Amino acid sequence: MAILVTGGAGYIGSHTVAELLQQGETVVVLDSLQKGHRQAVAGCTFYQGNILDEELLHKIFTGHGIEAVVHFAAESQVGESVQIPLHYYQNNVVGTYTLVKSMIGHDVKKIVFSSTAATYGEPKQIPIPESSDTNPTSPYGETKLAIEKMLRWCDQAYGLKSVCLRYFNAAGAHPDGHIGEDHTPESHLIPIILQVALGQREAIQIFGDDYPTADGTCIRDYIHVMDLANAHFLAIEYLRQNESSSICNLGNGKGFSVKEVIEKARMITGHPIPAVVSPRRAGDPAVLVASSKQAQNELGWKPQYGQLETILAHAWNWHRNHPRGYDDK
Ligand SMILES: NC(=O)c1ccc[n+]([C@@H]2O[C@H](COP(=O)([O-])OP(=O)(O)OC[C@H]3O[C@@H](n4cnc5c(N)ncnc54)[C@H](O)[C@@H]3O)[C@@H](O)[C@H]2O)c1
Ligand SMILES: O=c1ccn([C@@H]2O[C@H](COP(=O)(O)OP(=O)(O)O[C@H]3O[C@H](CO)[C@H](O)[C@H](O)[C@H]3O)[C@@H](O)[C@H]2O)c(=O)[nH]1
Repeated sequence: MAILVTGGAGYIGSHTVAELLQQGETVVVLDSLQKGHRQAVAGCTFYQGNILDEELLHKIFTGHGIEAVVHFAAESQVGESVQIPLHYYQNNVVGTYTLVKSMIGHDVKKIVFSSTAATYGEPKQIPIPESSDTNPTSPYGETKLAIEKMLRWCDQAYGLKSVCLRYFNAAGAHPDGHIGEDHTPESHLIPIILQVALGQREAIQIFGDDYPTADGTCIRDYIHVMDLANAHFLAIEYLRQNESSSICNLGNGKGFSVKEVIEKARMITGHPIPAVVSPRRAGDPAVLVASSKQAQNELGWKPQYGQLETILAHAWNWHRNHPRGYDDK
């Protein structure tokens, strides 16, 4: 039996494919390559195509013994989603609807879904447990929450079992340096800081220093991409062993401000990394820190690379050796 990974050529998807292969799983990847990189995937069957393509899904589900789906394929930029919400509903919600309909039609009843801390909106409680209110502040978060709810109803109606993993801030790269983060355009804090260290940008812009935090900048919970990858393997194991669905946060439970991340990156890269304060970015909550007790208790998940220094060092190793990302290959 094989695991279908949608979006497997993307950042988190490619690291998860590497982890699944390492665990001895057989993997089939479906990725449109709108954002992903063919070079990021090796050692498995690869289909270039869209999750909205029903015929292609039928071909994959009938051509391979697919046991479970790990579903990353999505658009995922908070700011962009505010500008083009319908595209987000089409790609994320209609895309997942098409995928899930095909799964049920082919009797595939296990799915691990990439959800996000953006489902919470402005949290009332830190660290955030899964039982917190969900009031997304962006269309992106809304689409992910709509999918979570769709999956819950599909469990009730069709017995489709799901694990929805609400990632906090994915960062870092594979420790052996062969894959890493390569988004165009890049919007995430850590790769942008490292682009400054590489001389590709003049300075890092700090989006707001008037938040109600100790140094005025936003606090996030950065989680190593390989710890996320391992959680997907554990989620599949959970679905193999349990006849139930679950929703789990994935974070380290420790928050770092934008200024603290920049300071640690200065230490690791040895570069002064100039910073300039800019206006706030729309839709950014002040503090997002996870309680990941549920993932630890239900999935047996234990992050291996919990130190921000390690996350930054692995990211720096990737960016230094691939200053133009996969185009360097
Ligand atoms: N990066 C983060 O910090 C973060 C945090 C929370 C949740 N997530 C979620 O995790 C998932 C992966 O994020 P990422 O950072 O690796 O993003 P990414 O853009 O690197 O990867 C997404 C992949 O999906 C593919 N894709 C997009 N739409 C598709 C479609 N319709 N059909 C087939 N392939 C399609 C893209 O080509 C890309 O390779 C996303 O669902 C995202 O919403 C990411
Ligand atoms: O150039 C930059 C880029 C980011 N930031 C700040 O750095 C923090 C982290 O920003 P990222 O863009 O790296 O990450 P986000 O927290 O905005 O978003 C990430 O986490 C979210 C959940 O919290 C979503 O899941 C989303 O997909 C994922 O990218 C934010 O306070 C942001 O304002 C800057 O100051 N300057």
